[in-house]
Amino acid sequence: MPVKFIDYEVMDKGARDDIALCLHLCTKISPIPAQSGTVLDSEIACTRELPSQVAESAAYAADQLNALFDTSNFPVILLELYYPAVNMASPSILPANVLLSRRVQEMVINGEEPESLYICRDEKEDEDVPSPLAPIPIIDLSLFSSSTLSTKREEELQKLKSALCSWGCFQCHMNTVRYQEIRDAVTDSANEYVKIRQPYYFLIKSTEMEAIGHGIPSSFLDEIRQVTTEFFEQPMDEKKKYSKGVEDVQGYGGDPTPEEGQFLDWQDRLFLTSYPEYLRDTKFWPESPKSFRNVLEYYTTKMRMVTELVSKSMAKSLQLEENCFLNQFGERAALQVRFNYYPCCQKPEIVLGLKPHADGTGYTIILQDDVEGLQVLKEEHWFTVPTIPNALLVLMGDQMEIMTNGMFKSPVHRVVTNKEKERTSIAVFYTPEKHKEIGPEDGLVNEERPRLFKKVKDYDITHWEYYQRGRRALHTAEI
Ligand SMILES: O=C(O)CCC(=O)C(=O)O
Ligand SMILES: [Fe+2]
Repeated sequence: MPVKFIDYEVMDKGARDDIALCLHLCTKISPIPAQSGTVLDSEIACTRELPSQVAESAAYAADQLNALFDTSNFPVILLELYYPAVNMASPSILPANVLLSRRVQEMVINGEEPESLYICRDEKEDEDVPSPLAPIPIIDLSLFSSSTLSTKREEELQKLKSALCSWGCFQCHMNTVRYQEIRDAVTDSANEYVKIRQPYYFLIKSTEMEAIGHGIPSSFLDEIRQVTTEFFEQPMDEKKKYSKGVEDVQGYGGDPTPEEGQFLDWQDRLFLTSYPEYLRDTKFWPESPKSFRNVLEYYTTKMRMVTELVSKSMAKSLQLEENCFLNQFGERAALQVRFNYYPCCQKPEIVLGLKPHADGTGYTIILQDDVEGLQVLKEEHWFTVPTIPNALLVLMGDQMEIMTNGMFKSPVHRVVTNKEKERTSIAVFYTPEKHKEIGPEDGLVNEERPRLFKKVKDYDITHWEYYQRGRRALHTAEI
């Protein structure tokens, strides 16, 4: 079969754009850097190093190209034509679903500049004032145990309530001194020592230990951060074993395509439902790094303990019966884990890691690494959430704002990008059980504070529809 070379460089801009458009009409294209002179034809492509989807796209593009050139005697497309078309086409040509079929990490490795759809504001509008650190209260959850002096406990509950009424979030940490004491005691026994060194096999039984802070050993938090970093550091081929379709939610990739006019986030993520177990789709659970699954399994157990402690403490801080929120969430309330990876970005002033949004959850528990990036909006100003080693950030979602009749705020937040440092975070979304109705607690409705919200169910679905349009959904629950 004769091979015809289309010289990309000598074509005029109009023809180049048309070709780029044809190529990108194939939604599954995942551009691959070409070696100069490489020929892509459907036969060679399939049997050599190129994935079949590129060959299919090429065949499809060949059909489209017939409209522009007489391609009948060359069913061969040069990759040289294909790849520069991706890079040099005017940015507006690349639709969101094509960009979302590629990983941001790949773009960074290829040295590509963010396409226009990643640009959230004009360079001229640049916010040049750095965001101050948010003085978000740090709560010691261990103080809520019954063994704590009641005045100390009350003080801490007040601090919790005021944090959630103003910031809509708080950080909780581990009381390291007390943990260290227990650790020293436990490590006396060789057996226990082994368990401590392999924390994900170590289910904490001692009530004393459970009562400490958020109850998760710092060595284990390091471990889950480590497997997250290791996952994203792996070669693309390994990660792509867990790829999601562009429009799917679970798996490795980007968020599903937002509505037209919305910009895209400079991040890749792995999204997994981890509880209830029957909703898990384990084909997306990485087998590499080797400990990933065990670590996530253990983290899920710990998150269940944290949600129980936090839900009860929040109820007590509002003088409500301690199980009231847990009952609203239901036995089968979901835990979904989103491992976020924000690569470095050469245009941090105009590209965001995650667009401004409020969460549609009950609440979200976030473990940051040591790179700042998360910001919360308060009184129209952005504040940076400090990174505190071994602290978890508990951030209210819209459904807690509904259940507390507007007392606890579901804050708008976003993630900014960074030129020099990549960032990872692990966000656990805690959401009421499917089809379960939730609404304002009766104890929080009175003459002074009339009912603000109706009862709703599956609010997270409405939330997502609005999120995709860049809007909040909370007003849909208002009376
Ligand atoms: O990366 C973060 O710190 C926040 C992530 C977040 O807001 C989300 O996943 O909804
Ligand atoms: Fe969020």
